[in-house]
Amino acid sequence: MKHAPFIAVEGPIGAGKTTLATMLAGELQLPVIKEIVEENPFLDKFYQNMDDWSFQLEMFFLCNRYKQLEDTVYQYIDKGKPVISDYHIYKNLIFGERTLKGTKREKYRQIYHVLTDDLPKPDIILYIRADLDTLLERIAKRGRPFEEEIAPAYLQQLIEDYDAAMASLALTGPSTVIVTIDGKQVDFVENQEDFTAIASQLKELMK
Ligand SMILES: Nc1ncnc2c1ncn2[C@@H]1O[C@H](COP(=O)(O)OP(=O)(O)OP(=O)(O)O)[C@@H](O)[C@H]1O
Ligand SMILES: Nc1nc(=O)c2ncn([C@H]3C[C@H](O)[C@@H](CO)O3)c2[nH]1
Repeated sequence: MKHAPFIAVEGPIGAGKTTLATMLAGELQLPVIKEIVEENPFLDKFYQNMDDWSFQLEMFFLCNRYKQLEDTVYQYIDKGKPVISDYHIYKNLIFGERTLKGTKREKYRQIYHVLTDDLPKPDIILYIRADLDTLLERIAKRGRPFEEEIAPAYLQQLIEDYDAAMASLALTGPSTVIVTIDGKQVDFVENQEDFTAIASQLKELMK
């Protein structure tokens, strides 16, 4: 890779993005950018009534991620320093397309493109796939009270949305390397060899 890479870890809710990004940052001595979850004033309201709160929530996520990405560009990308993030800003579109309807969805789509089209996109995406039972188990284990409301059907749709989104990113950005981590075969938390294999693959890609 000619320049210092911008790496993103992606996958549906509870797939293990923050866990893997943090582990890799430690192993490869990289700065890590993490999503801010606890200060989000709309998440619990959204999980109780998605139709009423989706626009506020999606706009909140978009504005926060836009600011975080601007800071990341200034601090790392423009200075040629590698960095790993526990999300790709494209997830705003994945969620927005799922949770918004009608004119709000169209307006949100336009705002997303206006804000993000000229910003750098990750060079490497580590995409963690996991099935519904695994995600439900991990969300329960993490125990965030507001996530008790998450409907399995919503999670299942997101699993499929993520597969479609990664296929679309592979087509529209062929220079982006997408490494798919199959959560059924690979367990980077419980199995040290699995983690080492992912870290080695990433080191190779960064050369
Ligand atoms: N491979 C794994 N095996 C077992 N437990 C895991 C694994 N990966 C993550 N976990 C656990 O699952 C929970 C969710 O992980 P994490 O918070 O990293 O997910 P996430 O994808 O960042 O979630 P979110 O989408 O909400 O940001 C945590 O309790 C974490 O310790
Ligand atoms: N609707 C919606 N849009 C997003 O862009 C988005 N990003 C994350 N999340 C939810 C998943 C976890 O519960 C929690 C932490 O990731 O927040 C989102 N929900």
